[in-house]
Amino acid sequence: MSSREVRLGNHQPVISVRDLVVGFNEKIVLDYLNLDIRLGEILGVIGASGSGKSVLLRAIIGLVPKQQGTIEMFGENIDTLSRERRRALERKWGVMFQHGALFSSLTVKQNIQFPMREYLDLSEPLLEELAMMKIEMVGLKPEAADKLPSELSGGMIKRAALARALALDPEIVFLDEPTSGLDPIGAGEFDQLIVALQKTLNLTVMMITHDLNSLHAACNRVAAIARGKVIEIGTIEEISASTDPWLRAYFQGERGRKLFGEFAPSPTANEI
Ligand SMILES: Nc1ncnc2c1ncn2[C@@H]1O[C@H](COP(=O)(O)OP(=O)(O)OP(=O)(O)O)[C@@H](O)[C@H]1O
Repeated sequence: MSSREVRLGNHQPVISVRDLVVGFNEKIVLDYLNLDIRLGEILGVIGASGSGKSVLLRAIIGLVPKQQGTIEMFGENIDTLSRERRRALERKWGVMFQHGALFSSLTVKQNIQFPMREYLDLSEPLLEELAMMKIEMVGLKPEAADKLPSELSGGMIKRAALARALALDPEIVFLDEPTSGLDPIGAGEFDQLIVALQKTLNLTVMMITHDLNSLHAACNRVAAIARGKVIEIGTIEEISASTDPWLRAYFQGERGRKLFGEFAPSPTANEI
């Protein structure tokens, strides 16, 4: 067991993924992958395009079938749960999919109320009050409530999608590239929002991102996926010191050097 794995043992994992294998037809995407997500952390997940980051997220929440492996959430193996326990567990997480994935024919308020109607038995006035609370929580104006997604800017769509992910007061939030498509200022504000909500609501967050700024601004730890596995996991300082060629290129590229210059390893004599 490596020193990092030993250290993980001191932190309570909310999600434990063990020997996860996921593939499509002949193609194996996740190949005996192991990952622990700790209580109260914001874990960034990075990896090349097509490395399986979204597949991992979807496998954890049961949207793609796994061929092998176990996934535990809150100490419970999700494969062995009764239907009732499974539904109770589903209420404990919220997902913000890539590009928001809002229902285009529903208003922002109706989008937020959608999971509430599915999982909770609430009166209309309470549904109204709760949806407006979520809208305020993510920094949208009350006027946004009755707008359709097509009437929103990119940044507002992200916030509305986050509000929907928070609809059931989840303990875990999965974010798939939350800042993609936002300008740097909008992305920075969204990172701050995620950090503020994580602290206020005691969330555990798994955030897939390509955004180096987000890793720096929001994530407590980062997991790097390659060749179907988590090849490195740790703080940004630890990850950016990795000798893995993809990670070196990632952190030592022009954008990486600007942000992580102080952590990036300098080339060794025989590499110069
Ligand atoms: N439903 C599916 N059927 C077949 N192949 C799939 C399916 N979902 C994902 N894949 C394949 O699995 C691989 C990993 O996809 P995934 O979307 O997880 O990558 P990613 O790391 O999230 O990439 P990106 O950063 O570009 O979003 C890709 O080769 C993709 O084509």
